[in-house]
Amino acid sequence: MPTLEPDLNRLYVENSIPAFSREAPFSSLLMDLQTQGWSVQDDFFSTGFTQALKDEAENIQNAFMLQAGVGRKQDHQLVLDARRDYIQWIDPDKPIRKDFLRTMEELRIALNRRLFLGLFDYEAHFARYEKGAFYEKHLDAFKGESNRILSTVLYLNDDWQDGDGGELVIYDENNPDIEIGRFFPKKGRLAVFLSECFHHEVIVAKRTRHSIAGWFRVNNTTSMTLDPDQ
Ligand SMILES: O=C(O)CCC(=O)C(=O)O
Ligand SMILES: [Fe+2]
Repeated sequence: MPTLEPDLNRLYVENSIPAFSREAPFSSLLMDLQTQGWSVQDDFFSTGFTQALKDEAENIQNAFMLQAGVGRKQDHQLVLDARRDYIQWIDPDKPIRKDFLRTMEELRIALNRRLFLGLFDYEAHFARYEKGAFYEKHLDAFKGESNRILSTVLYLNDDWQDGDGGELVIYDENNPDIEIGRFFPKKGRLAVFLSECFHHEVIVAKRTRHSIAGWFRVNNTTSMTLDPDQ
């Protein structure tokens, strides 16, 4: 007998994201983004995938990383008082990097489907904070001046302890003097927040700290400018 009941299993499969480790962190991420505009989820991706990204991050030689600046392209300035991390932008030139970008592409589509954010693309870099490095309190985007909508940071460090520093601190969107969350950069943890709304900071790291920072962007192309500009 055919049934008119909706096939819940099928619905689930269509809306789920196989590359992600479990349904739970994804549902929590959506709920948090809807209700508060930021979210921190542990074990967001599968253990093997996260480990492969960690290995990749650790194996980049310093000589192939750039001292991170503030701003992009022609706006790029070295402001060493503001930040002291080294970065390498991620291109799909190795299988694990390609897999990461493909996974974030799936996340982009899922976020658009559920939250109607109109996200157009994603850019990301590996970041290495050596002992003593930090990133002072900042916003990733200024209202109306950037196409960055949603910031993501995936952490890649084993056994982060009290005293290792390097925490991500998130501040209240209405009062950036008020701290609302402080998180160890522990392996598998994914932080996501609205780029224009939440000031955040990386406390001085006492040991090497690896992460992948990225941004989902909208397309602000007009007849005068091509955007995103890459
Ligand atoms: O690594 C983090 O916890 C945050 C990094 C950050 O704020 C950035 O790269 O803009
Ligand atoms: Fe940031």
